[in-house]
Amino acid sequence: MVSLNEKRSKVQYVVQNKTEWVDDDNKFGKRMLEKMGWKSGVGLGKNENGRTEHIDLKFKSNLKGVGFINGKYDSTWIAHSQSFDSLLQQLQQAHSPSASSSSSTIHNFHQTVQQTKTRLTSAYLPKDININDNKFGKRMLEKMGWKSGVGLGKNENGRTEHIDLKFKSNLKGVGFINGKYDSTWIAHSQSFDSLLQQLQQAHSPSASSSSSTIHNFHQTVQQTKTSYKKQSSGKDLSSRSNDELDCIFGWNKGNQLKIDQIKQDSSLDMTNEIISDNLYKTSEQSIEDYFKEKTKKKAQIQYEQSQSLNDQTIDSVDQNSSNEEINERVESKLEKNLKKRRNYSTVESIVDCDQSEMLPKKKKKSDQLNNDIEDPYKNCNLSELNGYQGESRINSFIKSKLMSAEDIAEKLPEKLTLGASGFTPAGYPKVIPRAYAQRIQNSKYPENFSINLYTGASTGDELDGVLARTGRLKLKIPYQSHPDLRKFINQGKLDFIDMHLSHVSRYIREGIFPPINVAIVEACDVTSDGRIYLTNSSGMSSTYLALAKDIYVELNEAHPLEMKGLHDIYLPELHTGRPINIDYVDDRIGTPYIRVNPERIKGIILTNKFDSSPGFKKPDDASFKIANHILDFILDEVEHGRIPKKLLPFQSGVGNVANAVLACIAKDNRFKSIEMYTEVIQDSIFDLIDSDKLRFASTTALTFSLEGQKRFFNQLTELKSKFILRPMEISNNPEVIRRMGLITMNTALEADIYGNVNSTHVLGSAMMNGIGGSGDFTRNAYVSIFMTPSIAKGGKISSFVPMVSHCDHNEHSVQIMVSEQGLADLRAKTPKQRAELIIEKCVHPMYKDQLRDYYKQAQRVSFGLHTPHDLQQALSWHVRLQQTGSMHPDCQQTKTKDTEQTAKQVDQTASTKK
Ligand SMILES: CC(=O)SCCNC(=O)CCNC(=O)[C@H](O)C(C)(C)COP(=O)(O)OP(=O)(O)OC[C@H]1O[C@@H](n2cnc3c(N)ncnc32)[C@H](O)[C@@H]1OP(=O)(O)O
Repeated sequence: MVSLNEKRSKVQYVVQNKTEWVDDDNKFGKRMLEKMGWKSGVGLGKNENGRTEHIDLKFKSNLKGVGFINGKYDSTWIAHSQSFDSLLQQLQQAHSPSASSSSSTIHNFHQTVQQTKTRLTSAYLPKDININDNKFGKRMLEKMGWKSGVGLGKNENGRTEHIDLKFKSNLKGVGFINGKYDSTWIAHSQSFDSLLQQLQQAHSPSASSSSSTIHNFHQTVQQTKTSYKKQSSGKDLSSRSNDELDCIFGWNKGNQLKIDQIKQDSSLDMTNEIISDNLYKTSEQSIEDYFKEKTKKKAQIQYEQSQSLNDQTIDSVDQNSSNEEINERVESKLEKNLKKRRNYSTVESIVDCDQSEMLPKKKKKSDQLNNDIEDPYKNCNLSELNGYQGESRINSFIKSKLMSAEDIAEKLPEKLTLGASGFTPAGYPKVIPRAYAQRIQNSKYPENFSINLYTGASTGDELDGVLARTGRLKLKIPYQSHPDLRKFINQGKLDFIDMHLSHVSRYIREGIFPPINVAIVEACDVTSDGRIYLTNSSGMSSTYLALAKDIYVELNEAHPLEMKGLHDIYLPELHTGRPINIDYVDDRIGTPYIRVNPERIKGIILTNKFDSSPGFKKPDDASFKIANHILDFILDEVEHGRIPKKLLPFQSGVGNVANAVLACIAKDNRFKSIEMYTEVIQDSIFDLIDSDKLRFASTTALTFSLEGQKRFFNQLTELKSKFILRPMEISNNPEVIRRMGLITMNTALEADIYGNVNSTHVLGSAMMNGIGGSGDFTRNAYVSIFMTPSIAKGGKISSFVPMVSHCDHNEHSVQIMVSEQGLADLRAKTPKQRAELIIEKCVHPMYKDQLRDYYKQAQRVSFGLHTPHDLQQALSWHVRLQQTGSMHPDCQQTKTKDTEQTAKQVDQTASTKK
C-alpha cells in the first residue's frame, strides 16, 4: 500500500516582547510619548514617577482563566465575595450571645457595610454627566444646542434624565420582574388547567351546574378543540397531495432519476414500507418499532466501522479472501476516506457526460494513403518484449468482453477521434491501433478514413508511428516525439497542436477540441463493475474514459496485478475553483482506478508486451558538468536560506541531460533524500533508489527502458510505497506546482542572450517534440532552471544565440540558465545584466566573441536600449545555419544553399531519442 498523508504537526508561535521601539526613533509609540514630553529613562506621568518599563506581553497557551497563576488567584476578582464573607462574620460576632458586643465591633460592622454599599453603588450607578463639564457626552449635547435641565429634542420635551444602568445579579431572564411574567408563554397550560377545573366542577355531584358555567365550559372546549385541530392538521401530511408535498419539501420533480434510484434501493425493504408514486413513504411501523430499528442499524454501522478500522492494511485481511475481495475492501476504504475528506467530484461525476454538448467535428480533406504499415515489432526480439508469465487475471466479466484486435478494428468508426492512454512511451495501447491501420490499408476507400489522435504525450511506435504511417492521421495533440509523426508535421501534412499539457483535459472536456468517440486504454485489470486499473502511465486516460462513447481495453498481462494501487485518479470539477488538495508529493486525493459504466466497455483484448521505450544515452561529459553546476547552485541556495535544508521537490523534464542530473544527485554525498513531483520518471530514478536517496516520487508516467521495466516489476512490492501516478491534469496543475514550491529542470534547444528559451522549434519552424509540460512547471516553479549543452552537432550550432527563433519560455519565467560552461543566475537582473552573465558564464568559447560582438553592435544600433537588439542581425545565425550548415562563420562545411538538403540535416537534428 502506498502511504497516506504524512502526519502534520502543530506549530506554536511564541510572541516575543517587542522592545525595540525603545531605541528606535522611527517607532510611533516612542515618537508619540516624546511629543508629550517624555524622555527615555524617566517615568511616565506628570511627575515622572510612573512606570519606566514597557508592559510585558504574555503568551497564554493554556485554558486557565486570565490572571490565574497555578494554585493562586488574583484577589481582586473575588473582592466582593470576600467583603461579603467578612460582613457576615462581623454580623455573627455582633449578635452572638457569647460575643462581647463592644461598641467598637458594631462601629466596625457599620463602617464595613457602608463601605461595601458605597463601592457597589459607585461602581454601578450611572455617572451624572451634569456634574462634569469635561465629559464628552455633555460637550457633544451642548454643541447641538442642549442646555442642562431642559428636555431632549427639537421641542425640548424629550427625556430630561439620563438612562439608568441596571445591574443584573441574578439568573433570571432579562425583563423578568419578580412574581410577574408574560402570560402568553403559559396561555396553553393555563387554559388547560382551567378546563380541567371546569370539568371537575361541572361533573362533581356537589357542584351547582348553573347554565353560565356550562356555557363557559362548552366555549372553552370548542376553542381548545379548534386550536388543537389547526395545530395537528398542520403537521399531518397524509391528506396532502403529491404536488403539495413536493412544494413542502422543495423536491425537484424533474429529477426522476433520483426517485427511481431511491425506489430501487428501497425495493429491498418493501416489507416495512409502502412506496408511493413519488419519494414520500408512508410507514406502517409504530413509532416504537421505528426507533428500535434505527438504533439497531446505528449499532450495526458502528460495528462495521470499528471492523474496517481494524483492517487498516491489506496484510490484516483474512487469508482466505481473494485478490478481488481484498482490493475491493481497500478501495472502498479509500473511497470512504476520500468522501470524508471532501465532497469533491471524482472522475465518475463526468463519466456519462452528454456527448451532444461537444462541438461538431471539423471536416477534413482526404489525402493519399501511405501504404507502408510496418510491424512495430519487426526488429524486436519478441520473447524479450513479452511480459512476465504470471497467473491469468481473466475474470468472467473480462471473458464476456473478449474480442480479437481485428474485430475491434472493424467496429471503430472511419472518422475516428481517439483518446488513447500513454504518456512518453509508457502505458499506451500496442495492438488495436495496428489492426486499425491494417483495416485502412485493406480498405478500397482509405480516403474515407480520418483520425484525430489524442494522447497524454508522445507514445510508442505501436500507436504514434503506426497511425502516422497510415497517412490518415489528421490531428495530433498534445505532444509527440516520434520521427514519422515529426516528419509529417514538418512536411505540413499533419496538424499538430503544441500546447501546455495542463490545458489539454479542460479543452477536451469543454468541447474546444473535436469530441472523442472512442477511448482505447492499456490496463492491468478490469472489474465487472467497471473499474479500470491503468499500467505505466496515467496521462489523460481518466478524461478520455470519461468522455468516450465506446471504450476498448488492452489488458496487458506484462504488468503484474500489483500495479493496482499505484495510481491516484482525480479529476477536478470544471469552473469551481476548488483547491486540489495536494500539499505534499505523497498526498492521495483520488481512487486507484478509473470507474466507467461497464456497458461502455465494448471490447477487451489480451496483450503481453512491454513499452517499447528507446531508453536513453548514457550521460556524457557535458551532461555531468551541467548537473554539477546545478547541484552546486542548489546547495548555495540552501546555505543562503532560500531553499530549505530538507530541499524542495524536483521536477525534471525529458531528455538525456535531465536524466544525467538525477544520476549525479544519486552520486553526490551532499544530497541525502530527494522528493520528485514531476511528469516523467526515467531510468535515472534507479540510481536514486540504489543510493537510498529517493524518499518519494509523484509522476504521471514511468518511462523506463526495457531493463528498467523489468527491474521495476520485479521490485514492485518494495517500490510501490515510493510512487504515485497521477492524471496529467494533476501532475501538471499550476496550482499544485506553485503550492509545493518545486525546483524545475527543463532542457532548452536554444536560448538567447536575454534568457528567452526555445525548447521546441529547430530554426524557428521545424517542430522537435513540443512544449509538453515544461511550461506548466517553469512558469509556476519556485526555482526554474533551464539547461542545455552550449553547442550541438559538434559545434555547428550554438545553443546561445542573439535572439531565439521561437520562444516557449520567456525571460520572465526563466530564472537560471546553465550549460556545461557554467551557470547564470538571472534573477533580479536587468536584460543587459542578463546578457552579460549569459555570454560570460554559459556560451561556448568558440561562439563567445561572436556573441559579444553582436551585443556591442546591438547597443550601437538598437531602437531602444532596454533590451538592445540589432534587428538586421538578430536571426542571422539561424540564416547562416540554414544556408551553410553551421552558425559559425569559420566552420561552414556545407557550402550548399539547397534548402531541401539543409532541411534533411535539420530533420536528422530533430530526431531526438524521446
Ligand atoms: C512530455 C513532457 O512534456 S516531459 C516534461 C518536459 N518537457 C519538455 O521539456 C519538452 C521539451 N523538451 C524536449 O523535448 C527535450 O528536452 C529537448 C528536445 C529540448 C532536448 O532533448 P535532449 O534529449 O535532452 O537533448 P539532446 O541534447 O540530446 O538534443 C536532442 C537533439 O537535438 C539536437 N539539438 C540540440 N540543440 C539544437 C539546436 N539548437 N538546433 C537544432 N538541433 C539541436 C541535438 O543535436 C540532438 O540531436 P541528435 O539526437 O541528432 O544528437
